[in-house]
Amino acid sequence: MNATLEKEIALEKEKVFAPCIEVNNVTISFKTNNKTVFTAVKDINLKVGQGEIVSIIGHSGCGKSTLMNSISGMVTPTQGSVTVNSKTVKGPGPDRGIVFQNYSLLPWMSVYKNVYEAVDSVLKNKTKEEKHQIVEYNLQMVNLSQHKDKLPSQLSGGMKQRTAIARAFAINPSVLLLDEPFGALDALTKSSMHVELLKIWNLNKRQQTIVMVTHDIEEAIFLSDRVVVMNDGPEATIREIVDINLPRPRNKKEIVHLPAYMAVHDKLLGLLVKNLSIEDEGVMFEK
Ligand SMILES: Nc1ncnc2c1ncn2[C@@H]1O[C@H](COP(=O)(O)OP(=O)(O)OP(=O)(O)O)[C@@H](O)[C@H]1O
Repeated sequence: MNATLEKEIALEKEKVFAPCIEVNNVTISFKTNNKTVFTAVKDINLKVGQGEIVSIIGHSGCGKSTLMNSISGMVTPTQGSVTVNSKTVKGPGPDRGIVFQNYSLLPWMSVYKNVYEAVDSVLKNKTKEEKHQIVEYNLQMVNLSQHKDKLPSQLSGGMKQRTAIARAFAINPSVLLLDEPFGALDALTKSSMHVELLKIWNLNKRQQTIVMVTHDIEEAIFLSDRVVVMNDGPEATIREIVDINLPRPRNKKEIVHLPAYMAVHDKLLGLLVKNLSIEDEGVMFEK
């Protein structure tokens, strides 16, 4: 590794963030139909700094979205509390932009209107023309300008997802909460959305705090400062928080060859996947 790169990696390690999100001893239980109580996550403590990008990964059903929803305010902790910029979260708010797995678009509104309505309700002091420009810019960014008059029912899964992304980006919140935001996208679109996300983050002088749920280890490494690995539920806890000390700006093609990338990739894979090899023993092959 060359000296400059070593220096950049060392600087990444020293980065200090001012606190933004604090999840304090959070336990979340749900009453199920037969009235039994199911505890999804237990005693979670997590601090996310302002301008930090943190990904949450873990097996399906371990409680990633539940934890995320306690930050968005959609779920109230059974025990513990969540604060965002020192204020206790009591419900959703315009300081937090959310992209859900299921898009959550208003079905009776066009793509343009879905984004415009969000901008209109949050950026109240902008003029109509300014709001229009913001919507147009964000639709262009996600490559949907040509489809802006379509209704959600007339869109593919990936297009719905891109509309939801444009809507969240357009209101430019101080905290972006992304729940598998790129899951429905093809590899090429996904890659360009990663770049767009980091571009927006850079435009905001890296002051926007981003928490993202993902199943994709490469995505988590490319985007994040830290990756939170969760244990399986019920009563899921945080297994480990892994630092991603890779220099920014990151180039997808280049970072994969860095020893630091390979080491962190191996580490995350090891934490998530128990069996890394496929045993051939006892398998019959036709000749
Ligand atoms: N409203 C609810 N009522 C009852 N149980 C719930 C509720 N919401 C979530 N759960 C349960 O909590 C657990 C965690 O769910 P959650 O959606 O947070 O998992 P996840 O890690 O995001 O999963 P995936 O990766 O598959 O999206 C699951 O067992 C789920 O069934």
